[in-house]
Amino acid sequence: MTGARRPLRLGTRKSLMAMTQSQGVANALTQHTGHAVELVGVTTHGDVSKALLAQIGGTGVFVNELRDKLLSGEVDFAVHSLKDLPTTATPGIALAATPARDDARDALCGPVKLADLPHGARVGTGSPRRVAQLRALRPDLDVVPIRGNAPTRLGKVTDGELDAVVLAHAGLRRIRRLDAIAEVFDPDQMLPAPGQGSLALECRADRTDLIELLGALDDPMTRAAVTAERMVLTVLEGGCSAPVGTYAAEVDETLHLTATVAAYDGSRQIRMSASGHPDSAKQIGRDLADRLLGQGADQLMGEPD
Ligand SMILES: NCc1[nH]cc(CCC(=O)O)c1CC(=O)O
Repeated sequence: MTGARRPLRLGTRKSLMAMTQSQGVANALTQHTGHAVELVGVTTHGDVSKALLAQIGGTGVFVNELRDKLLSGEVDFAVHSLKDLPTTATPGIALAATPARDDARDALCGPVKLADLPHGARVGTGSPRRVAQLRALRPDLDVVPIRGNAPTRLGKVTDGELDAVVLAHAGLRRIRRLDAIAEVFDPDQMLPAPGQGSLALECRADRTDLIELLGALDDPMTRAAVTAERMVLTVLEGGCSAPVGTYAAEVDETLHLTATVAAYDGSRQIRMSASGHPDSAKQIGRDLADRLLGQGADQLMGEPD
């Protein structure tokens, strides 16, 4: 095509968090490639359903509509939170880039740190992974399932319905609510969701031009880390609602991966680590998942009552 180029259409969810992260990607892409980018807001099933996420199955509820719009050509590429992507590949869709990761950790939001919450305090989270790890840390807490976007969840603390909520640090930063954090959980206490804190840029697999263009934003260290993390989830056959926590990071060209599978009631937790060359990210993840299964991880993966 010659003459003025059409702006690239970036499909995004419409929440403040999604719009902020998508605008950040749009700005970075324009800066790196000179292409203008225009945001196209899309409502997904995950945004409209009132059911608890764990009940509607979790996997894919935030991404399927965006992928449909990629396949139909209504948008050129889409930005997702990587942790919301199902582990199974979708035919015709390519993961074109994983930009440099934000803080991957979870954060306790409320007036006091975890150790200072009173016995029986009400802590909200909709994620079985967070429920299981919170119960393992503080079995006396009353962990309450909640959903809604991050501002809604934070509102339940402000209005006194809950004593605290657990949210991703990266999301809180994007909505400019780091002020709500009482404590950031070290991965030793609570392992994040596979891919937490990183973004996924997807486009149609046949758009090789775009795959190359978007590749300008890819961060190989992030890609290796999230590849290993997601492989653990793939082998354990869990979606974003599985009680599986992982964290991988590269130090001196070695990729270190830690993963946990925790019983929903907090009664049992298996936690193991592995490391290797970043080029072997998939294999590191696969081997670690196999070792977790060898320790009985599948017995801890059952649906909560
Ligand atoms: N499941 C919703 C979701 N998807 C991505 C984020 C935050 C950003 C991230 O984890 O990358 C959140 C909210 C949360 O878990 O607190």
